[in-house]
Amino acid sequence: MGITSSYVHPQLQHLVAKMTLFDTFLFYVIHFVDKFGAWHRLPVLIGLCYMGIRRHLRQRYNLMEVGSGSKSGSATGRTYDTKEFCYRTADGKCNHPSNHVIGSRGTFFGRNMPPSASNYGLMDPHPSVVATKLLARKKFIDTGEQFNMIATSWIQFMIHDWIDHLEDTQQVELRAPHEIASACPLKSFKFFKTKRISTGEPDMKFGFLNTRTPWWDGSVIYGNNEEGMRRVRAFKEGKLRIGGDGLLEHDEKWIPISGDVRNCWAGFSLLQSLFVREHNAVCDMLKEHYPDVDDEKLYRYARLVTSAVIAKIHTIDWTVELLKTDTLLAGMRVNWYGLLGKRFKDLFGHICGPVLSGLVGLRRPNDHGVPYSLTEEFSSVYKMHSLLPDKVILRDITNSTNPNYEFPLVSQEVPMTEMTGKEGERRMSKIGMEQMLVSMGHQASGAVTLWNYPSWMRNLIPHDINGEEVPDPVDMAALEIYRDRERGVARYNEFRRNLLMVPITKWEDLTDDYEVIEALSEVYGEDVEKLDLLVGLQAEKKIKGFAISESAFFIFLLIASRRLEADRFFTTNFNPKTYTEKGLEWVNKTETLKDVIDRHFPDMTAKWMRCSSAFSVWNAPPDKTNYIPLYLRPAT
Ligand code: HEM
Repeated sequence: MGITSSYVHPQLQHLVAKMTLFDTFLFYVIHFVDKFGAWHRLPVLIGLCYMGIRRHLRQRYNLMEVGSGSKSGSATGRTYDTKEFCYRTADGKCNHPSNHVIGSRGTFFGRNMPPSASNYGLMDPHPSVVATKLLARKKFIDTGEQFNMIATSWIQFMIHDWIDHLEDTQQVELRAPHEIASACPLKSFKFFKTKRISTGEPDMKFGFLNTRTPWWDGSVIYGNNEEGMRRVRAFKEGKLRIGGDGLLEHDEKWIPISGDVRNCWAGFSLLQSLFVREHNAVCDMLKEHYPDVDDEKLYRYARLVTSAVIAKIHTIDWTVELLKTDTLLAGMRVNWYGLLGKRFKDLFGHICGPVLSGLVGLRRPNDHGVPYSLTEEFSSVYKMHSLLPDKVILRDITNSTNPNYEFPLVSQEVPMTEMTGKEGERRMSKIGMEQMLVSMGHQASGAVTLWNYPSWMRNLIPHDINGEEVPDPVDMAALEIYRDRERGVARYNEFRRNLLMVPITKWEDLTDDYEVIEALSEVYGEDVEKLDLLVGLQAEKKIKGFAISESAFFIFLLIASRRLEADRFFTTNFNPKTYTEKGLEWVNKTETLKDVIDRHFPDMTAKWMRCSSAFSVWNAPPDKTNYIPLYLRPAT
């Protein structure tokens, strides 16, 4: 049953026409709460209800399949014997219970909303003008104590697990207009277009392919295909290759041997090596308990366990630090454990459905009728390169004898440009894993806000999928504006409408900062519809505790649940038979990144970490409550 109302913007009528009466009621509740901006000040449980309503509507209206009839879409999939494939395959095939292709490498990005209906061109306004006047870093702005460089590297580590757009062989050149050319490190730069693939569908004529496996399957360390997987495996006792110093092994050209080496830097490869160690430790544990299991099976079990540990850390540790509020902590723990909490789930298992027992361990995966993929909008809201600083601040960890936390002194500052690619790898091997972890732990990341896009990324030499430098440097800030437009991602206001959020009507609705309002007017005039998504997300007033905007958050929320709920290995097959008894125990006992670091460097965190989460700045005072609301805390 549909509704009509003058309150609903014309662009939303297609969506509203499909709504049931119940959805319509929820729609108005959301608009009411949004308009008065009060929800986040309400207590945790009301916040949770609000998030639940949001998620319900999103699952019905914000999931779209792209290319269902094309050869890179779900149409080519076939049924298969799920019992035969009770492990994560090299290219992500055989996860969906009845279609072997869904979610595999080389399938379409989905969408959370239709491609943009706006008629603004690719150059309106010129991406280099937007980059120079609104994004370019003036002075480094950090996140204070909330988020450190481990957290920043972590999200890159996750992006390289999930998404990457296939490029065309055709190049585009962007030339900075004369008025701003002197402020651009590159007056012009070339890059490859994103490859457009025809879908054969009338509504969505083209789409783009994901060259990584979108499942949460650890492909960042295991690779995205058979060849990649063979490169990283030791083929002994299930293990992965690792260097003698505990860091990644390198080939003769100093390119790291790991699942994904595109655009890598030292912080990113540090996390890869930490989780290779974790994988190998799982293998040792399994070998001890199941001595007869062969190399292949040990590898498969250890991959399942390590991927689940990564997913759990992201859900209940990283996300909570990014969106530091009680509501989110509760929400993310509910995603994993359910409202009844960990203790109940440990005792009785998953017996009460997704709300009470969580998404993990559901009897069947649920894709809400739309084959699983990650989406264009998801890629757009995660473009958070402003998190990156200009330099890495190294700490001296050799001179302490104090058994309690001691502040490590600064020993050296290294420009980020010297920490990327092969040069970064060489430096890392001298620095070593412990010093790098302590240094990154003590360094705050950049804030996701305007005028904080790293200058060094405006003249960046990217690395291709083989870890080799590409010949042409790019201005990443301008390129990212171009990418969203090229891929038909809605601009800010259209994006908000499609998420059932109230659009802005004037710049003052977005921010109170007069300097920002002036700059927005200079670039976009008074046309708020023209505002690019990336700029809007960075300019938006943030909810207290959130390191990102509320508009981005709703895509996060939807996709965070979907990554767990749609995956057979987090639902039907999240059991001792698939993971082994001891493997599942390993996942259940690991809660945070600190647990993993402690496992491999038993004394390090005691000495150098004062805060509660490995993702907040390590000299920050511990969170007294450890950020767990009373009713979710296990009884002592
Ligand atoms: C030294 C660190 C990093 C380097 C050198 C780097 C470089 C790059 C490059 C060259 C691209 C491709 C640009 C294009 O052609 O469109 C890219 C894409 C991307 N990066 Fe980074 N990046 C780094 C860290 C990060 C971090 C910390 C994030 C945080 C969220 C991030 C998120 C993304 C996302 C979401 C994409 C788009 C992927 C896609 O959908 O194709 N990157 N990065």
